[in-house]
Amino acid sequence: MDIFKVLSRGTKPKKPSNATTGSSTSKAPLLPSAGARVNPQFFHDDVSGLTAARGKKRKRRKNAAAGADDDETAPADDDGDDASDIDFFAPPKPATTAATAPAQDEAEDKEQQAKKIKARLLDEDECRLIFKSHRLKFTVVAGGTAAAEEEEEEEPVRKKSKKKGDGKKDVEEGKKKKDDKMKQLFPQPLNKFGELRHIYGIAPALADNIARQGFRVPTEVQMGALPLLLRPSLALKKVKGEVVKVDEEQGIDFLGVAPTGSGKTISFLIPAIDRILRRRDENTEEHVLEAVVVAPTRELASQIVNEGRKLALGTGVRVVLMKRGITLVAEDPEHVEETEEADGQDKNEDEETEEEEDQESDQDSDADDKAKPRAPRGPAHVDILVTTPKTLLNFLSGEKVPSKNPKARKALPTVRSLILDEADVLLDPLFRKQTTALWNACTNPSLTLTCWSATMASSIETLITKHLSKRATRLSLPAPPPVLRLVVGLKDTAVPNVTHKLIYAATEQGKLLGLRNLLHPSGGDPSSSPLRPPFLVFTQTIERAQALFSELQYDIPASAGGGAARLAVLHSSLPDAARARIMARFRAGDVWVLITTDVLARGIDFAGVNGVVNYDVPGSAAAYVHRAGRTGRAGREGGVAVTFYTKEDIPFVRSVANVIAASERQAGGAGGEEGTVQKWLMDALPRVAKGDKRKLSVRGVEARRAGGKATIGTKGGIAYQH
Ligand SMILES: Nc1ncnc2c1ncn2[C@@H]1O[C@H](COP(=O)(O)OP(=O)(O)OP(=O)(O)O)[C@@H](O)[C@H]1O
Repeated sequence: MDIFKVLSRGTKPKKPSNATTGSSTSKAPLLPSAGARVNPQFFHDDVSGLTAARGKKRKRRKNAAAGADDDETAPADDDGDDASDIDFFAPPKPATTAATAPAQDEAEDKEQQAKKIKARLLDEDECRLIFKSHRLKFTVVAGGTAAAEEEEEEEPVRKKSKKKGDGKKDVEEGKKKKDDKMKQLFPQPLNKFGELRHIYGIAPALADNIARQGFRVPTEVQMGALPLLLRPSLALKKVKGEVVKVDEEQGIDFLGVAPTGSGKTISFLIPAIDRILRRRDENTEEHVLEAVVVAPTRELASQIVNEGRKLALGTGVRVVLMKRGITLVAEDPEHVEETEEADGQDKNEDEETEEEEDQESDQDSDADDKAKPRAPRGPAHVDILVTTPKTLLNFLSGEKVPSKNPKARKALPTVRSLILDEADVLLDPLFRKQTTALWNACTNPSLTLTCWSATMASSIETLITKHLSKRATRLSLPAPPPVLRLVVGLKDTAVPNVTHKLIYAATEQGKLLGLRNLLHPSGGDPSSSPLRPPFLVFTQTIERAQALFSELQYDIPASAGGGAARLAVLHSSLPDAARARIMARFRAGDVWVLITTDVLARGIDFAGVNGVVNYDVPGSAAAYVHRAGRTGRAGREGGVAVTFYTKEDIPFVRSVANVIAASERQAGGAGGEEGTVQKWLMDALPRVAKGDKRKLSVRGVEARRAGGKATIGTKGGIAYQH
């Protein structure tokens, strides 16, 4: 019996999950997400006036860009205004022209070039329409008093006014909307990758590397972030009214919140490489550590290094993964004056210690530290360093005997760009002390901070703005300019291009039965499963991942390769080399089912993952978003996220159900009564107090942490799907 079909009974066939692509899923509702990439953009709403504005732009360009007809560098389809147009990179101008031109010609060329660029910029209204169509929202996070703080305060006000029923709610909401509107910015969007070269002037080698990777259409986050991060004053040129003052050299502090798999990585790597190339003296081969990218896990850090190296090919920019034994050029300790302890962020340090240790062991283990000591080497040649917080902090604190005294840490005065990937987790109590310590070690007055994630709590935004102000005071710098925030999508965090399934499995045994039926629905080859391999299975703890791995060893028949070949488990207690081997086997398609913990929940990009199984329910809405977001990446269709829950998990389910409903709404589906989570279920699910939520997110289901329920076994069971 195909239990999955039984579980699926009554579930209406899904509409194509990515409303933007228009491709049909009617023949095979669960297409492998490894299929052809259709369009990496999530949103393409029909906004009235957009076509007219585009027509206007075309006309304006013809008139305005008198010199444009002699622009041999312009893409052939430059007048085609649809962002989804194929974008061919035009060949750069022959080098000989520039090399042999006399100085006067060069100056004229520059002037002509500036005119042409200006003619290509869109009016603010045109930008507004494009932003609306792609659901991009830029806001200024007011310096010091972050908009986030307002948001945080808004909730109690709303509740209070509801109780009183005095209409205050509407007033507050109206005021908030007005404020939001006032703070919204409409800078230049990136319509085509070719504009990076022709308008924003990135180096030809960098442009070639982007083209070589086959990126044709910029994703929403790239549309919004790249112009502003590359050339802020140009991007803001057509913004009317009171504009944020930006120093082109200095750059801006920036928060980017965009769905999983939407291309945030190159959104921060391209500006980082460009900045180095612009500053670099052409005649020098010298490498100066200019940018530090921080990621929560080693797997993510090495993935970023790979991406960075592909983009930096032939540019001379060196992207390096921070490892034990690497020496960096750093300043001696007395330059780091104050640290995170002075920020008053760690009041509950004692309470958090145990939790931190628990989770830390699953994010960035010490397994590697048992490796043989390496001989000290001279300073590494690095331009962009990618690191986990702990690895870099160990170096700054003195690797042999890491000092716990913050004043004994070295500083990194040459770093001008600090990039926090998965910033919300890096600034969550789990990593906060380490991350802020690294931030404090970057003492360059021109440091810019960019933070990226698919989820960003308002408390994290507040923390960022407060820390920026405190840093400025500490280093006697002028007050920091406002942080700009880009949000892609609707207000609710969601995974819009994935099909979500929520299954009540009553007991542990029910979950196991459910998973077995995903593995081999007809008792045979897993490739006939409705959830086609490869897929990821998430558990709550390392112990449970190991237990599930053992339990499923014989579930994959020899004819399909057997458990030893097709099944693997990855967690942070494994040594680095083993982790890397498993990642490579999974990426190569040799491993079909990878059992893991939240160590792989964030940022990891396996293009061909067809699905995610939450064998243990995730601890929070954000955790669900990141786990589910391992599939359906870069606009690929057919990704499925299956979540099992038992009666112990009931307190967790509401936040997961909310994300599922929001995802279906954002994908253009009905959500609610028509969606995966029906109203009766939503009404029945308990609301959880804020404090309990925090505990749930850190600890998970308490009973599953130790004792009998930490293990996994068989014996009867039943599962129902919603
Ligand atoms: N413009 C584009 N067109 C097509 N593919 C793209 C584009 N930009 C990025 N990609 C690809 O999309 C995939 C996901 O990108 P990336 O890992 O940067 O996503 P992300 O937004 O950081 O996701 P997460 O929040 O999960 O970390 C990668 O394989 C990347 O190569």
